[in-house]
Formats: sequence, structure tokens, C-alpha cells
Amino acid sequence: MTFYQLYKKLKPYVRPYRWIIGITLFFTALGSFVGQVNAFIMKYTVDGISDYITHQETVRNGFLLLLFVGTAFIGKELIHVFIQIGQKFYGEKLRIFISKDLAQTIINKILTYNVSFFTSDDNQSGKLQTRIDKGVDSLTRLVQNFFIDILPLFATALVALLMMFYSNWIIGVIGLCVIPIYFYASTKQAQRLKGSRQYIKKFREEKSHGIITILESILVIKSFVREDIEEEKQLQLQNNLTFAQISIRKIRTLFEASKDIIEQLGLTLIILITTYFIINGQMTIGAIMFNIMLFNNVAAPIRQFHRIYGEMHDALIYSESYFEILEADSQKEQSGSYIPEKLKGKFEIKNVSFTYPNGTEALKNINITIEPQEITALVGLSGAGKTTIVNLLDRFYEPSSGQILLDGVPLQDYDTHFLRENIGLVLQKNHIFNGSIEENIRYGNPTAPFEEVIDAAKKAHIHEQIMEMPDKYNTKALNLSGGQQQRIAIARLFLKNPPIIFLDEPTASLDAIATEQIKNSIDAIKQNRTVIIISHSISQIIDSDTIYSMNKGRIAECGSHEEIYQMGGTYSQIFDSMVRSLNIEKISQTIKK
Ligand SMILES: Nc1ncnc2c1ncn2[C@@H]1O[C@H](COP(=O)(O)OP(=O)(O)OP(=O)(O)O)[C@@H](O)[C@H]1O
Repeated sequence: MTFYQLYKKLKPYVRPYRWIIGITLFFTALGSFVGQVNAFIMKYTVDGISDYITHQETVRNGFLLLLFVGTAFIGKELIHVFIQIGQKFYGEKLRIFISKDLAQTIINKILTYNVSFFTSDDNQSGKLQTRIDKGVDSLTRLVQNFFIDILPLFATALVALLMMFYSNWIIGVIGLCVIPIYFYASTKQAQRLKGSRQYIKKFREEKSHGIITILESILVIKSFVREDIEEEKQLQLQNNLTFAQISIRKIRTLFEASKDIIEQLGLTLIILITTYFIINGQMTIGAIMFNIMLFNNVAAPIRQFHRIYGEMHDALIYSESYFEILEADSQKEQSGSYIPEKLKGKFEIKNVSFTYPNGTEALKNINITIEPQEITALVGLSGAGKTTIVNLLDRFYEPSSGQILLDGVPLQDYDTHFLRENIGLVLQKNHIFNGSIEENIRYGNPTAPFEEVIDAAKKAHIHEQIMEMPDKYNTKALNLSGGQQQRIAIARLFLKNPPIIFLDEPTASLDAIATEQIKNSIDAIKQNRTVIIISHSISQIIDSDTIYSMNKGRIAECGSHEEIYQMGGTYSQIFDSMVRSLNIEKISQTIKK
């Protein structure tokens, strides 16, 4: 991306705050003139003192000179402070507003993206977060710097340069000559730094992903006593980052030294030529201070040019990623417009194959019919593709080939929000949000009255336990046990009350009593709904109307429990293994006693 492209992309974010920019520009213009006042005062002072000495003026005149100079300095400083406050305040205000808009826009945007966007390797949570944070941060810093740093510095430099020309054209030309040399050195420096900066960006993303991974897997790390492996991984990342940072520092030091030399050469020339004109009588002695100070004003922004250029390049690198995320329109979830009055809930999966974006072929030519208001179970060994089917039915992914119909209408024709409003999903491990139990259940229907929240909790067999907690429904949900969290998620589903329900191993993380209670709740919620249940537990699937047994992405058999068992294929193998693992013989002997 070029700076011009960046400018065009940023324009819509800056436009609403034109009035703030107007005020900032006013302060900038004022500041650029006030910035030269010191040079004039110093010239006047030196000339005044020189006159005073040459003409042996009275002490009174000397005091008057000092009074004037002192008042002028203090007055100028007061005005300068006022201008700076104005510039900083409005610059900050602009930054805060733009930061808010940039941060909110990207959140709004990514919420519209496909699930595949979030599961891709490039967008692992830490990486995505760094990219967004850094993008927003560097873009807002760029806007802020432009108005309270870059623009005032350059405006002051321009006015100083004009005054140098006004003072003497040769002095002006020297001031002017330094600019392109400096500019060339700064550009070269920035080009050399570009590669290292990109590495730093990559290493930073990897580091924050690494930290998130540690936080998420702390129990596994500790239980396997693998702290040293994790330390080693982090050290490697840290070393890479450190080397890149040192390489940047090296380049900076070298270039800064060469730029100092250029500046000193310019200054020496100014002093020599001004001295020549003073000796010649073409300038007064005060001109030496005047020219040095003006030259300083010209050199100041150029001295900072590499920093500004660097920050702008940082902004370019990070904003490139920011805008890549923002403009990933191909990732936008597609939605049809079809909204039926009522859903019956008949799914027909016809010759569907599906390959995940990373190339895993999860489903191969699948044909399944899910009858409305019936219970359909999906059974199969791990990795057979059961969850993938649910992912497709919820439109988290689109089939690679084949077609899915709901009540005879292609799934892609449905309004996606409508579709998902009508589907309830309970997973093996359900997400619990940071918030109270009530807020977590209410997620199923944010406008439901509190009585309905309680009713849902009762149906999910969690109400009594909640009432025993000190803060009852205000208890933090993240502190609950896995089984309790699962029941909160089921309560959320009761509150949502959708006609279609997908249960993906809903009791896998529960104890036996909780499993029985949840099974009862699930049996209750199954009434008059289309249900797909995935489970490795016999009790959950045995009384389903239809069972599909899957093997390596294909349907192996289908039918009722009795029918499919008789086929003697995958299902009977899984079923027999389950029975053996339960040790039925021992169990029945125990029960007989
Ligand atoms: N987000 C993903 N990206 C890439 N591959 C995936 C993804 N999710 C699942 N897979 C792969 O797709 C295949 C089917 O996975 P799926 O989760 O559908 O199996 P499953 O039958 O539900 O297994 P389990 O009983 O263990 O939950 C597996 O090989 C899995 O590794």
C-alpha cells in the first residue's frame, strides 16, 4: 500500500471530524509564525546589546532593553503554550474519536465473516488480536501525529525557510539544500528498516499467540510438567524479536550519525556565510543568532523525519493488515433472503462433499435425510465427520459440492440469521461468557423476562444449585464447574426455544447423575422438534428414530437401532465395543444383588 492509498482509506474516518481538523489547522498556522518569534527577539537582543556597548548607552536604556526582551519572551511563551494546548487537545480528541471508529468498524466487520476466517492458521486468536490492536493503534497514532507533530513541525520549517530567504537568498539556499540531502538519507534509512520492521511485526504476532496458547493450556503444561518446553518456545520467539530490534537499532545509529554530520555542515556554512556578511557590513551582528535559530527551525522536522517516516511506515505495515481484515469481503457470510412463515425442519443432504480450507477432506458424497420432528442420531468413530455435518447444516461452512435442502428449499436461499434463530446448538464444551449466570442464560433470548430465565434453568436442572449459591443468578458463570456450565448452556437453549436442535455430545463432560438429569431435560426439549444428536453414549442414541453411522467421512449404514445393528457393519462394531466397555455382565450382577 502506498501513502496515497492509505490517505484515501483513512479519509472516510477523518471526514466526520472536519471541524476538529479546522481548529487544529488554525492552531498550526498560528504556531508556525509564533515559532519564529524567538529568532527575531534574539536578533533584536544581540543587536541591542551590541549598540549598547558601541554607543555606551545609559543604564536606563539597558534596563529598558532587558524589560522589552523579557516581556517579549514571556509573552511569546504564553502564546506558544496556549497554541500547544489547543493543538494537543484537539489532536488527542481527533485520535480518540478515530480510534473509536476504527476499532468499532473492524469488530462490526469481522462479526459478519465466515467461521472459516476465524479458524484459518493466519487468524489464530493472538495473531488476529495483535493485527487489529496494532492496526488501530498505528493508524490513530498516524492521524494524531500528523496534526500535532508532523504538520506543525513542517509548517514552522516552511515559514522559517521563507524567512531565511527574506534575510538573505544565499542563506535561504543553504537551508533549502539541506532538506533534499536529509530527505534522501531518511528515505534510505526507512527503506533499510522496512524489512526488519516487517519481521518484528511477524514475531510480535507469534509472541502474542504464544502467550495466549500458554494461558489457554496452563493446566496441560503443568500436569505434564512441560514448563521448560514452553519457556524454550517463548525464548526462541523472544530471541528472534530481539535480533530484529537490535538490527533496527544498528541501522538507526548509523544513519542518525550521518544525518548529524549533514546538519552540522549546514550549520557551519550558515555561520561562516553570516559572519562574512557581518564583516562586510551587509548584516548586523544579531543576524548570526537569527540565522542559526531559523536554520534550527528548518532542521527540526527533518531531524525527526526518519522517526516520522518510520512511524508512517509502521502505520503502513500494520494498517495494511488492518485493511486486509476490514476488506476481506470474500470472507463475508453469504445470506439468502428466504424467510418462511414456519419451519417444518426437514433437512435433505444430497451428494455433499466437504473439504476444510486447510485441505482436510471431511465429508465424501454424503446423503442424509433428517425428518422433521424426529430424532436423528449420528454415530461414528472420532474424526468420522459428524460435527462437520452440523457445521454445514448451521451454515458455518458451505459444502464443496452437492446440495442441502431445508423443507425443500436450498439452505443457501435462507436468510442466515433467520436460519440460526431457528436452530439451537449444544456442544460438548459450550462457551460461557464473562458475566453472571443470568446474563449467560439470557443470551438465548435477551428480551426474555426473568421468570422465563428461571423456568429455563429449572428445565435444565440447574435452578436449585443456582439458588444455593451466595449470589444466586448474579454468580459469575465462569466460576461454575464444567457440568454446571453445560446445564447453563442447555438452559440457554430452552430459553431460545428453537424448532430445530443440534446436540453435539451434550453430556460428554457431565457426571452420571447430571447426565441422567440432562438426558431427561433433553428428552423434554426433543418433543415436537427436529433433533440431530451426536453422541458416543448408547443411552443417548438408542431410541432415536433414525441412526446414521459414519466412517471416514462417508455414511456406512442407516436405519433404526434394531435395523442398523442387524446389518453387522460399523454401527454394530461400535455398539458392541460400547457394551463391552460398560461391563454389562458385572453391572447386571450388581443390580441383581
Ligand atoms: N476447523 C477445521 N479445520 C480443518 N479440519 C477440520 C476442522 N474441524 C474438523 N476437521 C477435520 O475434519 C475431520 C472430521 O472432523 P469432525 O469434527 O467432523 O469429526 P467428528 O466425527 O465430529 O469427530 P469427534 O467424534 O471426535 O468429534 C477430521 O479429520 C478433523 O480433523
